[in-house]
Amino acid sequence: MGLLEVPPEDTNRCVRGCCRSDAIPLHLPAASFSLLSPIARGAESTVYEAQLGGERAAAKKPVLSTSDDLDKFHYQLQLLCELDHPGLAKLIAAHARPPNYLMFFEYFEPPNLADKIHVEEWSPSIQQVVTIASYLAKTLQYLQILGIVHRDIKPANILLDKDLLPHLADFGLAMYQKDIKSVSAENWKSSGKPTGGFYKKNMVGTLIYMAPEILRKDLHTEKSDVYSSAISINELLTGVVPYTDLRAEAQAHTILEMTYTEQQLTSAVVSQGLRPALALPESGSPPSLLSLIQCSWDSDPERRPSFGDIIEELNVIQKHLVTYSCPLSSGSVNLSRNRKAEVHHYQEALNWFNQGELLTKKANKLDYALNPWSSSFDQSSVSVYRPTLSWGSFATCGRRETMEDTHFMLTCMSKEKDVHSFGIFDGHRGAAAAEFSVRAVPGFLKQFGHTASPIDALAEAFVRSDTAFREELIAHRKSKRIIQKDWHPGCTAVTALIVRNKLFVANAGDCRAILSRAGKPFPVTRDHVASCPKERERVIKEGAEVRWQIDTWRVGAAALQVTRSIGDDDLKPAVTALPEITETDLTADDEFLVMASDGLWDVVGNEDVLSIIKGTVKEPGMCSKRLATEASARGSKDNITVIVVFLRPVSTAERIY
Ligand SMILES: Nc1ncnc2c1ncn2[C@@H]1O[C@H](COP(=O)(O)OP(=O)(O)OP(=O)(O)O)[C@@H](O)[C@H]1O
Ligand SMILES: [Mn+2]
Ligand SMILES: [Mn+2]
Repeated sequence: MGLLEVPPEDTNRCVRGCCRSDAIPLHLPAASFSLLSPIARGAESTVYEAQLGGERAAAKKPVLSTSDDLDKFHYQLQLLCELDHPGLAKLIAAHARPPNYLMFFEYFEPPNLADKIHVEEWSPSIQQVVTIASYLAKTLQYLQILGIVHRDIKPANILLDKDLLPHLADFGLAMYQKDIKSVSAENWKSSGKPTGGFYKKNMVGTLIYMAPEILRKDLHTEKSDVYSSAISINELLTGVVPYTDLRAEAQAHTILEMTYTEQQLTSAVVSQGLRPALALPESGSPPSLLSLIQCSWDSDPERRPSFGDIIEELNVIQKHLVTYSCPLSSGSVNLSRNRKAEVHHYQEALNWFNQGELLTKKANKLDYALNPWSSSFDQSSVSVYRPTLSWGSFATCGRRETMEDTHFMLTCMSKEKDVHSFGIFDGHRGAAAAEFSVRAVPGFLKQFGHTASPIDALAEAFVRSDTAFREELIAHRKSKRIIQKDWHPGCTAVTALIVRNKLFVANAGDCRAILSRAGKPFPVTRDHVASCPKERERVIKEGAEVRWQIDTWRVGAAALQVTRSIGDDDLKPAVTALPEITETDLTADDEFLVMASDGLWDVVGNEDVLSIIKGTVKEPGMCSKRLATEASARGSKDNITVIVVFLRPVSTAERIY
């Protein structure tokens, strides 16, 4: 940052004069910086990639709508000016005068730790986990010495450098311990009782990382940060968003009967001691690390170790790892994470995931994939509504013996970051078509992103995946890799493509996608089943037989209920792979998108899906799991896959109340 000059200290102040620094410029000349594309939009601020004095930086621009917000900005800036530690995302400059209120930080390439775990599905080695835990503890110890509590420790607020070392960010809720106390004293004095506002002020953070004492509305101490760190480190070990793992079910079942409403989760954490499922020893985690995590999330803050204790214990663990280099390779973690039953009635040697991937790899080599649809929308137009996305999924075999559903979440497809795609494939007569398509469809989307419109790209992706899959089957039949000759696997498919404020949904079969629009279900797909007269007519016209069998209308000798699909060689062309595609302009009325296989929709109606999400902790992975669990409880016998995409910022406050 050689180009940034720091004015003499007596002039280097914010507009109010309360923030001062001798190391960081606090009111930059307008020409010295420019904001590039947004990295993240939250309810309280937007973070941009920025140029500052010729170098890259991250600029955080808070939403300042009330004078309270302005006070908070100055408080945060004063606090940040005091900090200097390698484990932090360092503040390098600020603009603290009207009309621009900005804070500039050292830039870290995405992904943050949360995306690294859940989007990249990173399986770190135990060594890496211990290193991250240790750096984080040292950073928090530094803050503790300064009397500061962070109050929002979670993977999304931990940024990674190129050596995968953690840097703590987001001091939006950080406070000096002494100020937390004084707020409390003041409140007690004025009314004799803490007010609702006081509760709200003190109960901040992100619900699933919040310590029981915070949920009980007690004061935040550094031990509450110890708790949140333990939840985060366990998340890193397991790769599972807290409370969404199946193994927690047995414990949770009695307490919650799987109705994870916010209040029930809160009460289970506070009164029943519910915690996320601890990493299993089989994952290679040393028992000492697991017990450190357990101590750190003890209900009683006093019994939790201090950051000093944690650093010492992690040192011992680390030495042990190095000396014995015990079974801690990432390989063992990988194994336990991907334990997926794959029972096939064809020769095992064929990996349909790989076949689907290979198909589009060749073409994508040319780096087509870089910025699909970046030019198709007018970037300069400020008036265009921009949804703020967060997503999660849950997939379960349910009562079936085999899993024939697959899904993908291809987020941030473009450099501008507002192109995302999500898809679900529900296999029948085996998982082959679903496994093939889950790789082929997103591969084709990337490939066509430059030449075709979103609608054409979606249609092409479905049709080409279908043709390629069926050709592949024929080739393998000839080469005798498939023994069973009359085997015609297929899958239904739904794929959403969000390009800025436009939602495109392609559907073939009986998966379904709905929006929650101003609180009401707004279907964006139509079910393609033989019981739908229009579809039945079309199929008959195209030469297939449709008969009433057992309980409903079914197509051909195979007695298929769906009338569109990828695969199903024996029923082509009548059972077409051509999707029906809808285009929807997203507006501020659109709260979230739910996509799922028929395992959900068979037993949970559109209205119910919306009301279940409204009553669930606002975390998309948890919402997905909650829907799948509800479907199981209502007797769904099928595989169930759910993807939930929030389209509006879910503020920290909304996650609590
Ligand atoms: N210095 C940085 N370099 C790169 N990316 C950053 C940086 N700071 C923040 N980000 C990205 O922006 C996201 C949001 O940042 P931050 O948490 O500070 O904002 P926020 O508005 O307080 O978010 P929330 O309150 O929803 O957690 C981070 O999760 C991270 O992905
Ligand atoms: Mn954050
Ligand atoms: Mn924040």
